[in-house]
Formats: sequence, structure tokens, C-alpha cells
Amino acid sequence: MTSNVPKVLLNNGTFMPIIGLGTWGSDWGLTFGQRERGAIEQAVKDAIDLGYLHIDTALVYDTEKEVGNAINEKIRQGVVKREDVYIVSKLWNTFHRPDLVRGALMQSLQNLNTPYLDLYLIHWPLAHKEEQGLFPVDDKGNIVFSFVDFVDTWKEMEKLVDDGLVKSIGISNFSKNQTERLLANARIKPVTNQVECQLYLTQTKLSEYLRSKGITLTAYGPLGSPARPWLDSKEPVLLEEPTVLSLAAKYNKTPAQIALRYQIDRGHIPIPKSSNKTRLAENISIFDFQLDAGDLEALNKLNRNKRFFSNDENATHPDHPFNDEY
Ligand SMILES: NC(=O)C1=CN([C@@H]2O[C@H](COP(=O)(O)OP(=O)(O)OC[C@H]3O[C@@H](n4cnc5c(N)ncnc54)[C@H](OP(=O)(O)O)[C@@H]3O)[C@@H](O)[C@H]2O)C=CC1
Ligand SMILES: O=C1CO[C@H](CO)[C@@H](O)[C@@H]1O
Repeated sequence: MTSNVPKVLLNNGTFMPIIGLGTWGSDWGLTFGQRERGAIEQAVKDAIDLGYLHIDTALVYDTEKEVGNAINEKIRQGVVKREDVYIVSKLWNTFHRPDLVRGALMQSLQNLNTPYLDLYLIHWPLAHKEEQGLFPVDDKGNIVFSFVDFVDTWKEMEKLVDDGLVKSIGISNFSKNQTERLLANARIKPVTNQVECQLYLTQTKLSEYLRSKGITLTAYGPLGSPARPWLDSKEPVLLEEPTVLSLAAKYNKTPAQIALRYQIDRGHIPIPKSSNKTRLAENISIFDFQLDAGDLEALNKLNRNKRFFSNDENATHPDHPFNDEY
């Protein structure tokens, strides 16, 4: 398979394609089963045809089966081989207890119909009550917490690498302090921290910290997640920012391409989601230009530390990552 997507060298000697396809169907939020089935499967097939070789999913997205069907179909068609595709999935909060980690991974492998993952992430640093479904709630509708130490979870993640079930492991939504504590106790370093990163939340400090530790930053919601179910129509729209529009005109690119190139030029790995073939093609056509230093600085100035994924329902959990400065 030929693809013009560059790859990033990770701290364990493996390579990750520098842009990935997001597959969180933001259209159905936390209530599964209400979306049109098949859209993600078609998107992944289109994406592979267009040269995407990195697909991001998670057990909790309920898209693993569609992702797996699409990849396996493209393997059957001879478009790609398994080793060409970089598959990322995530351990959900209800499976942090060490005895549950391997079973959760096996469920993901079965859903994806693949013998191994390229990368497995701890989805959030905080745990939820085990064995009561994916969203355990009390009679008031509040999420029920669990207090498993993520270091204990990590030790099980390391064993998955030892056993060849996952090539790399990483973290998601970890703050600097949490990453620091993990590193102090880890035998295998995380290759990435997947966090929200977009023009209103540029993550300057976390990005610098992660770089100093040899950990990449994977940028989720890089387009500002415009289809999130909790969208507030009064909020400014990232892709309509005057700075973004004027740079789009200057470089003869679209606002989305500017937002994505901003991540690439900062050494991040963006994972935009699209189920539309034209936009999929647009989002990957960002390797024929570069933002100059002044323009990067102008984009940095759009930062307002605005999280679209504030995770407020977990704010009282002791491992809630966003009580830390970054
Ligand atoms: N680790 C974590 O906790 C999290 C991880 N993620 C991951 O990150 C991925 C990306 O984040 P996500 O929240 O989906 O948000 P994104 O910022 O990627 O935005 C996706 C939305 O933008 C639209 N879009 C895509 N391309 C364009 C374009 N060129 N111009 C205009 N609009 C466009 C899409 O619509 P359309 O499909 O119609 O093109 C979709 O509605 C997720 O899918 C998921 O895989 C996301 C949230 C949290
Ligand atoms: O990846 C994600 C997608 O959205 C979810 C919310 O609905 C998040 O909890 C999660 O981190």
C-alpha cells in the first residue's frame, strides 16, 4: 500500500502514521444504538483507499466491529496487509481492575477480528465501578466510581506487550502529574498521551512536558469536535475563526486543513473523524505545505484553555485529570 502519510518514530522503536482516523460517532453520545449502522465501516474503507493507515477506536465507542470489518475487507481485497494498518483501541474505565484488563483487550481483539493491536491506551486515568456495564450509575443517575490505582492497571498493560497481544501501550487524558507518577513506576514507557488538543486548547505546557519525556501527543478533537452532542450553539466555532479563515486563504487550503497542519507542525498526531469521503480526502491532504513560524504563533494565540471534553461528571473523582493545571 502506498500512502503519502509520514510516520513518527516512537520511544520503543516502532512507527505510527502521523495522522489517524477518529471513529467516535459523536452523533450518538453516550446512548448507544441510536445511530445509523455502517457509516463508520464505510468511512474506514474510504479512508484506507485514500491512504489513511492509522485508525483510532475504543471499546466504549461501539465502533470496533465496524472498524474490524472494514480493515479485514481491505485486507481481503489486497489493498493493505494487516501490518500496514496501525490500529489503536482503549481500555474503558470499568476495566481498570488488574484482573479485568486482559479480558477487556480480548473483547476488543474479538470485535476488531485481529490478533493484536498496534497500540492500546488507558482511556482515562480514573476508574468506574466494575461489572455493572459500561456506564454504572446510582439511583440518582451519577456515575459510580472505583478507586483502582492506574499504576496497577499499567502493570497489566505491560504484560499485554510481553505476550505480544499489543505492540505498544499508552495513556489518554492523563495530566502531567499523572504521567509523571506513571513514569516513575513503569517498566514500559507509554508511547503517547492522547489528549484533547485544538486551537482553543493548545496544550503548550503538556506538549513540551511530553516531548521532554519522549512521549508523543496524539491530538483528539482537532477540529473542535463540532458534532459533539453537548455543543453550545453560542460558543465560537473554531473552523470559523478569522485567523483560521485568513490563513486558509493565504495557503489556499481549507480551515480544517489549517487546523490539522497546526498539529503536524507542532509534532502532534491529529486523529480527525469524518464519515464523508470528500472531507476524509481533505483532511489527509496536508502534506504539501507547512505553516510558517509567524502563522503558527498567530494560531497559538487562539488558545483560551477551552475544553470541549471537560469530563465534569467525573470532577469529584480523585484521579480526575483536569483538576491539575495541565
Ligand atoms: N481519548 C479520548 O478521550 C477521546 C478520543 N477521541 C478520538 O478523537 C477523534 C476525533 O475527535 P472528534 O470528537 O471526533 O472531533 P473532530 O475534531 O475530529 O471533529 C469531527 C467532526 O468534524 C467534522 N469534520 C470532519 N472533517 C471536516 C472538515 N474537513 N471540515 C469540516 N468539518 C469536518 C465531522 O463531520 P463529518 O463526519 O460529517 O465529516 C465530525 O462531525 C474521535 O473520533 C475519537 O476517535 C475523541 C474524544 C475523546
Ligand atoms: O473518547 C471519548 C469520546 O467521548 C466520550 C464522551 O461521550 C468520552 O468519555 C471519551 O473520552
